[in-house]
Amino acid sequence: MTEISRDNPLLFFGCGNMGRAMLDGWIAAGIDPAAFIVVDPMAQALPEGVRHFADASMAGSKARIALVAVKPQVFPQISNELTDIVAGDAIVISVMAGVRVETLRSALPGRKIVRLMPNLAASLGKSPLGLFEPDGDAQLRAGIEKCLAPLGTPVWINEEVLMDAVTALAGSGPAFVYRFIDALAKAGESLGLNPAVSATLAKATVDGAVDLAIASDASPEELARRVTSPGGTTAAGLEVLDGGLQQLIDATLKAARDRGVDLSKPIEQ
Ligand SMILES: NC(=O)C1=CN([C@@H]2O[C@H](COP(=O)(O)OP(=O)(O)OC[C@H]3O[C@@H](n4cnc5c(N)ncnc54)[C@H](OP(=O)(O)O)[C@@H]3O)[C@@H](O)[C@H]2O)C=CC1
Ligand SMILES: O=C(O)[C@@H]1CCC=N1
Repeated sequence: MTEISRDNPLLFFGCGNMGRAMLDGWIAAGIDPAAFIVVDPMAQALPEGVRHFADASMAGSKARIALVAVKPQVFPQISNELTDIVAGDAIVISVMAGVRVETLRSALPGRKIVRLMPNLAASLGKSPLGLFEPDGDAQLRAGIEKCLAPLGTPVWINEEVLMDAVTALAGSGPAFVYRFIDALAKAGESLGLNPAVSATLAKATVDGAVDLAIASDASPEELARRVTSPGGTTAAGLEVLDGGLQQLIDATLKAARDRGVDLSKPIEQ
């Protein structure tokens, strides 16, 4: 059921920023565009061959595998539409932040529910893929991993409550990194660099540093040590950064995690 094809298409319910990143990742990996059906009133300029319906009632046959990628706040209003277009024994993958398996199960009785927390790098096949399914179903897990393989790296999470932490770190994380890149660029500007030059240097620095961190056996801490000459420029900078960065990131992830917890309680949104 997890082998998507023209005859067993994956239904996207919602295809905005996140859904589209996944669709692009799959298609870039060579999956037939006809293996996807998109239900979304807004989705535009979809890749040729993807079947698109503005409304669930137009989608026709019931999907055996579906990906729910609407906003969590919208889910209570769309769950009836969704129930109507997924088969009774379908696999339903939800990327919605906060929305619990229990909520999904009560809206979609009988379906196999998998929660996934990806990020926008799915379009490049470089997304972390935080996964949770409640039954420890080895066959389902293997099928899901195979299906998602073109999008990034799967990591199964054993306790659902930790999906909110995964969301904060891996789902929201790219936005935090982009802020860091911007902060580097703005700080370079404030030291007199031309804005375009500073932005280019900031992106290239982060790009190279990340590639090195991934390629190297050394930890990020050790790599930072190798950059730092005793009594040199990096040591002077780290003295400032280390005075507040960890606290700031702790508070950032906690705020994002707590919002995920809020989103799991629809009535209190
Ligand atoms: N953006 C990200 O980086 C990440 C997002 N997520 C999760 O992905 C989900 C989607 O987020 P994101 O892509 O950013 O949001 P978007 O608003 O970009 O996408 C949601 C899409 O769903 C559409 N939609 C709304 N109602 C319906 C309906 N009844 N039937 C079909 N489609 C509908 C929206 O259309 P319209 O605009 O008309 O409402 C929109 O195109 C969220 O639950 C979020 O938590 C998870 C990880 C990362
Ligand atoms: O901001 C959000 O709520 C979603 C979930 C993770 C990234 N974007």
